[in-house]
Amino acid sequence: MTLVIGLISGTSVDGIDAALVDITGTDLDIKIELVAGATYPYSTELREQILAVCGGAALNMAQLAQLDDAIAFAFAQAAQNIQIGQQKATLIGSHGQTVYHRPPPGVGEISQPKIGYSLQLGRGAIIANTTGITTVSNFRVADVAIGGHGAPLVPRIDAALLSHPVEARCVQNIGGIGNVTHIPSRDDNWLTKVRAWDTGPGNSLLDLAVYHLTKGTKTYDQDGAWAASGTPCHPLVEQWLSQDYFHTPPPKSTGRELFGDTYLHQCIQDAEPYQLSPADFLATLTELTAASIVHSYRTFLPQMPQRVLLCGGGSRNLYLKSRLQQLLTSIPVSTTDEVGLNADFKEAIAFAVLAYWRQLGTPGNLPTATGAPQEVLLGEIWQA
Ligand SMILES: Nc1ncnc2c1ncn2[C@@H]1O[C@H](COP(=O)(O)OP(=O)(O)OP(=O)(O)O)[C@@H](O)[C@H]1O
Ligand SMILES: CC(=O)N[C@H]1[C@@H]2OC[C@@H](O2)[C@@H](O)[C@@H]1O[C@H](C)C(=O)O
Repeated sequence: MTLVIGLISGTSVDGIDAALVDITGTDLDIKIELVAGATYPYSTELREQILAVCGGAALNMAQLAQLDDAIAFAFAQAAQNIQIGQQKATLIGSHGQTVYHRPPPGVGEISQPKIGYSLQLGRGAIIANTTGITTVSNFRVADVAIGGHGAPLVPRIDAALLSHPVEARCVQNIGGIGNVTHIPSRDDNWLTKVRAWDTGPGNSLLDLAVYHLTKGTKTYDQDGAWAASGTPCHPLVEQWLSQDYFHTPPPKSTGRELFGDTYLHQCIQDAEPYQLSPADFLATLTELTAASIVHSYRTFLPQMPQRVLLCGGGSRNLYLKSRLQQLLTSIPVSTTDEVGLNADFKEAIAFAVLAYWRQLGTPGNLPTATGAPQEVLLGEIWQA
């Protein structure tokens, strides 16, 4: 048994998810128990600074160092807080905060440079030194260096924790960005048949639209209630679905660099001729998230799954969930909670597992998911 802390702040930049996890076993034969999970929101100032940088705001080197420090200390504090009243952890896996993600060029795409780049701030050395706990961080760079996307990395953990003997499943994360892991039933060579990719926008456009429509007084559409009071404009959804990303075959990854502020402003312009109410506009953006997910299954999966398991904050958006269920017709849509894996802390749990695997010398990437030519050890180890 090893008690490990997993830490991540995702593309929604809503705060640091921390999971204290008891892990036993090796490789795919692991068992996990979530001992504690909590989200520690960023200060408004730090969140706005991160969002500005993700949106392309320029930083000089001193400002970059200061931002990296602020994130690292916030992550270290989250690690301290999650242990209050608990047995002490012996290992931390910290994803940090993605502030820039550039996928490698696709097949046939002529582009310089030839490899990707993925930058997460909140350096592990500070977390290890502040907490006194060995910390693994910088998980994406090894996969990127050999030509992979460095994302998504959770699929190997999804495969370990959520595969089923006879049921093919899609595990659909709906964070700021959406990503899917398709896990075939556990027949011969099932692991090599796992497929995964970023499906496109999760909540990123919705959150930005709510912020814009409420002049900053709200940051998300709670339970999808606002969107549920509107009607999606289907011609607009069709128009948006013609965007290149949705037609690019996997492996593929994306981020706020594409589905961020500029994208939303284009959506607002595209919607002008339709004179949509705010509720209709939100319903239409929600439909884009749902339709892009289902479109990608129908286009890129060898077969449709028998069940879809949602996780991430978007799984709490009841309107989005009902739209997904409608579009998937008879395929049942539930959440990972219903099969025993916490849907809010699955990503934080995944980085605890990745750190655990790193210490054991077990690779963390799935080449079919990231497009890397081989499995690699993920993460740099910072001894306390
Ligand atoms: N009750 C709710 N109703 C509607 N939306 C919700 C609810 N709870 C959370 N969300 C949405 O989920 C988002 C946060 O999701 P999550 O924490 O999974 O994202 P993330 O981990 O930052 O992103 P990513 O997985 O892309 O890295 C919020 O910004 C909000 O849009
Ligand atoms: C570069 C980056 O941070 N990507 C995130 C983002 O958020 C969701 C999706 O895009 C996924 O590819 C990834 O995160 C999860 C944790 C992953 O690597 O599996």
